[in-house]
Amino acid sequence: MNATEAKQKIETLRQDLEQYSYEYHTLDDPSVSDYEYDKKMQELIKLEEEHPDLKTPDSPSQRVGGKPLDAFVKVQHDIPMLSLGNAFNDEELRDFDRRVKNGTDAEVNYVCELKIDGLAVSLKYEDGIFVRGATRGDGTTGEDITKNLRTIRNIPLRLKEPVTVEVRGEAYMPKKSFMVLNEAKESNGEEPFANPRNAAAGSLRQLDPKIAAKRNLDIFLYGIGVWENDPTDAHSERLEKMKELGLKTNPEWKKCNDIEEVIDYVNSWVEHRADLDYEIDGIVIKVDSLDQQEDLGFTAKSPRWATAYKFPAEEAIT
Ligand SMILES: NC(=O)c1cc2c(N)ncc(C(N)=O)c2s1
Repeated sequence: MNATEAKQKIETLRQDLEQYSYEYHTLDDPSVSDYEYDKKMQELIKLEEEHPDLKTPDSPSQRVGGKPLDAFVKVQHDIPMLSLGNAFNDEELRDFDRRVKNGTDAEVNYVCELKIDGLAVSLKYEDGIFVRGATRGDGTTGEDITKNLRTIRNIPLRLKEPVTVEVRGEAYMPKKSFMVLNEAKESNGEEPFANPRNAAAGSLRQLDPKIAAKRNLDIFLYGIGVWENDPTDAHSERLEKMKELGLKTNPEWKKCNDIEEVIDYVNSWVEHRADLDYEIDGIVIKVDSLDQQEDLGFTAKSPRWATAYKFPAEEAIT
């Protein structure tokens, strides 16, 4: 096989493997067996070894890479990753609604989303290629944990379109993985993690990506930082576009026409949160229109167009 044929074969194998991985991890609906997947991965790895100039960072073969880091590099977020104001009961949600309506004269629609109890991260894509992942840090300065985030199978190394965008989300550890990890830690006489959030944060702060790769972390993407030629006018459209790009968004989000509908959604999840296979610590409520978000702006540390309804702490997973 000459270099041109190898290049074409490598590209075909990569597209197949990316699609299989997306089906398996993000859609939970694999179209091929693990054997078929592994066979194609071995073929890709062999071809890349025979043609090292064709091995690029966005290849599915490059997920768990490199030797341990000595330390994490600090990174500046182009747009700060802010914290959210809180609401603890229905009346405080109505207060939030009143403040929003005072700040805009148009009809207000909200989007409600589950507040994932994990570690907030930023993923940067340039022309569709995953180039950098970082922790939220203090909101302005985070840590570059790209190598660890690359091991999360639900983070595509290449989007379905060559867009330049910075997306934000929550990396988390599913409840089942948390229990298995803690059982292993306890049987090794090690200190177990207190909760899945600490386990996710501890795993992503490992300097050796091979350790992070074994922790079965997952992610939901839910926001946008910088987006060149942003084609959307509403947060709900952004969630749909992110999904089209191959990014994993949480399926439980709901567009609500008024605050009473928001309150019904919140109360339904107070009841059903234990049924989820990941932990949530509340509900995030956002004004849907991006123009209205802009009208409302920010306080020193939080958006005026969003709030987080906080649940009481969940009883520890035993
Ligand atoms: N601090 C923040 O801005 C957010 C934090 C979180 C979180 N932990 N989970 C989900 C969302 C969401 N769907 O918007 C947000 S937004």
